[in-house]
Amino acid sequence: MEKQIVGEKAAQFVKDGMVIGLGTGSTVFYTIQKLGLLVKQGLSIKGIPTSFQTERLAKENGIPLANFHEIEQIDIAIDGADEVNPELDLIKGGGGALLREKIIARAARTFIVVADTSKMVDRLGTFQLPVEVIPFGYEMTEKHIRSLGSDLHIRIVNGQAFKTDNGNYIFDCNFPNITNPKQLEQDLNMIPGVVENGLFVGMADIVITLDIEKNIVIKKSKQSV
Ligand SMILES: O=C[C@H](O)[C@H](O)[C@H](O)COP(=O)(O)O
Repeated sequence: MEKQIVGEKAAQFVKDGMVIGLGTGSTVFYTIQKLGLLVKQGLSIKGIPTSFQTERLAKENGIPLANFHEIEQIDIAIDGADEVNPELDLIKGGGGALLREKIIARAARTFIVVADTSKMVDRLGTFQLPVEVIPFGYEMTEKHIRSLGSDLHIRIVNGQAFKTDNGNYIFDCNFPNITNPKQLEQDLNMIPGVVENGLFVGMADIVITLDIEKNIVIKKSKQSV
C-alpha cells in the first residue's frame, strides 16, 4: 500500500535526540506507527503534534510529546499533503489541520512530505483549497474570498459546520488551475477573518513519493539542495 510505504520511509530520517513535528492524516499515520516501534526499540525523540487526533495517536504509540516552551527547535516535521506540484508546493488541510501544520512546518529545520502517487499533480487546484476562518463575521469573509474568483462552501461534517482544533470554520474553495500559488496564499491571508490557508509554498524540503514502477522517489526542493 502506497501510503504505508512512503509513510514508513520518512522514519529513516529521524535520528536519536531529535524533536519531530508530527503531521496529521492517513499517510503520516504510518510514520507515527513506525516511530512508535522505533521508540520501543530505544530511539529517543520528542514529538510535537499538529492536531488532537495526532496527539492521541502518538500517545497510543508511546511517543513522548513536548510542549513548545520545552524545546529549542523542531528538527524535522513530517506530514502528508493533498496535492504536490513539480515545484513541491502543496495544498494541505483536507483533514482541517492546516493551521497547526503550517506553524510546525515553518518552525522545523527540515520539512518532509509523504505523498502517494495520487497526490502528485502538474498544477495545484483540482483539490479544493481549505481556508480556515474565524466564526465571527464569516459571511463577510466568504464574500471577500469569492471576490478573489473562488466558488466555495463551508465544510460540513455530520450535518454541522466543521470546527477545527482552534474552534474555527473551514471554507473549501474552488480555485482550479492555481497559476501563482504564492500570490494566492498571500491574497487569501490578507482578508480579515482568514486565519490561514492550505497553500504551503516553498516550504517542503523533501517529498517522499513513488514512481510509476512503485519505487520510492525522494524529491528535494531547490532550497534544500
Ligand atoms: O489537514 C490535513 C492534512 O493537511 C493532511 O496532511 C492532508 O489532508 C493529507 O492527508 P492524507 O495523508 O490522509 O491524505
